[in-house]
Amino acid sequence: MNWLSGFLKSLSYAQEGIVYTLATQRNMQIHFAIAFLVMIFCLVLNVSRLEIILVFFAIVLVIGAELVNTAIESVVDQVSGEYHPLAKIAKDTAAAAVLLTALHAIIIGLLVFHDKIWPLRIRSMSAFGIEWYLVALGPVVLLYFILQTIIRRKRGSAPNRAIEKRGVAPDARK
Ligand SMILES: Nc1ncnc2c1ncn2[C@@H]1O[C@H](COP(=O)(O)OP(=O)(O)OP(=O)(O)O)[C@@H](O)[C@H]1O
Repeated sequence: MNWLSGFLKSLSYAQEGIVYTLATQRNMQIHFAIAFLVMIFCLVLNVSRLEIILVFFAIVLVIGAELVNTAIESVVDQVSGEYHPLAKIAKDTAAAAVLLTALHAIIIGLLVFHDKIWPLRIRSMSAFGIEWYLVALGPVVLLYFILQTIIRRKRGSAPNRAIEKRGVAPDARK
């Protein structure tokens, strides 16, 4: 039971990280919007299992890189409140990693979808294999985190990076 509650706690911390990034980082909001759209394309268009794997790999890479970038930005802001060349290197390099994954995702997206959007190639009813149901989980997961972020914002408990940067904890915000 201890093991289970520890596991659930670490899941909830990970969820906090995603909600925080989604609430505070404009780029993450853009990644989520594009990922949602692309997942709908995967559901509707005639996309093969291998293409789905490539597309989902690209999405996870971008979102993962944005999470790590946010983690690095936060640590840098905490450690070095003032301008420092090393802080600049850390932030610029982390941002470059996100850019690289985003370029990779654009290339994958173009290669996979360019001949399916025009002329429109809709998935045939016989092509609803197991991967279709797995892909359908994607938008559900994204919507879950979007809803969590909206609910926290409404409650006034969503983190605010601008305020944090000025050194006020999110909970102190009223
Ligand atoms: N402490 C610092 N020392 C040196 N350069 C910094 C420092 N903080 C930020 N920078 C420079 O400013 C750029 C933008 O930093 P910032 O923290 O605003 O990133 P951001 O991507 O806009 O993040 P956020 O979304 O949190 O505003 C960095 O990539 C870096 O070049």
